[in-house]
Amino acid sequence: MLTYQLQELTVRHPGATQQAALHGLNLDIAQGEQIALIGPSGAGKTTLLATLALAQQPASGSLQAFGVAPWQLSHSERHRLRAKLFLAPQTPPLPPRQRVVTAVLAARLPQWSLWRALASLFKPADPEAAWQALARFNLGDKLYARVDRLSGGERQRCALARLLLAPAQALLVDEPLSALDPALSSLTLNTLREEARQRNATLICSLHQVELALSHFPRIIALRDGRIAFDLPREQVSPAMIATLYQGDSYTAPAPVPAEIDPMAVVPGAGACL
Ligand SMILES: Nc1ncnc2c1ncn2[C@@H]1O[C@H](COP(=O)(O)OP(=O)(O)OP(=O)(O)O)[C@@H](O)[C@H]1O
Repeated sequence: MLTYQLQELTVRHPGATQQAALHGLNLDIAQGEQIALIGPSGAGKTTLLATLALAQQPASGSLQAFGVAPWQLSHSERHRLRAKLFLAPQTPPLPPRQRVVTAVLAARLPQWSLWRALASLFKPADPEAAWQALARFNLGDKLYARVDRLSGGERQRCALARLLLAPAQALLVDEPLSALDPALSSLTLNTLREEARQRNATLICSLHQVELALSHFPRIIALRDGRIAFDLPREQVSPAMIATLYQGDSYTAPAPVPAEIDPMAVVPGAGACL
């Protein structure tokens, strides 16, 4: 079963009169696939994720999500279809004065009655579930912290904890690692992948960290200038393809470090306290 089928899909941002943000995309994405979206800044990764989340209407071409054409549905039918999708945006819109527990439990709002939702604002309905979701991102100790007192990386992980509580079948995640250190980056990708695997959800994650994309995701879709530069199993992605993808961009591929060499041992003075 396909989660998404795109045929000659073109997307324009409202008000952007010149170039389309995405041009003539063709993609089949099967249920349960785990995909990294890579490409230079402005390539169209966020636009593609927003389109797949049904937040952005295509200008032309065809989009099918879960076997239906969402933009031919009524507004309320499309709204119901959106419950099967979860988009974690690059900058999570978390209400600043809210506590983390309430922000995380908000993922369950679509499943709750109005009464239960209102009551949860005063007394969180299921703090244990929120704590468990946060703990999987190493953030359990912030359960009752205020959202505006979190660091950038903590806010990102708080938003991802919401994803764990939403019963979606397609998990769309936009640059989840921009404020995270290397250890938390790996933990975050492993948690997302494990969650997607357990519920057989499709996971599509945009990443600027090409090495992490290649080490964590079996399928790599590369965008450049709103077009698919390549769409391949990671084993077929070569350093030359990555270099061409980012040509003219500020990205430079790091030299590979042989696994048996400890990088701290070969850089003079590395690890010293200054
Ligand atoms: N709201 C908007 N209105 C008009 N044009 C937009 C809007 N958002 C994005 N664009 C344009 O659409 C193109 C694709 O942008 P998009 O944000 O999808 O790229 P991206 O690959 O996610 O970039 P980044 O890695 O910097 O987040 C860019 O040319 C961008 O300038």
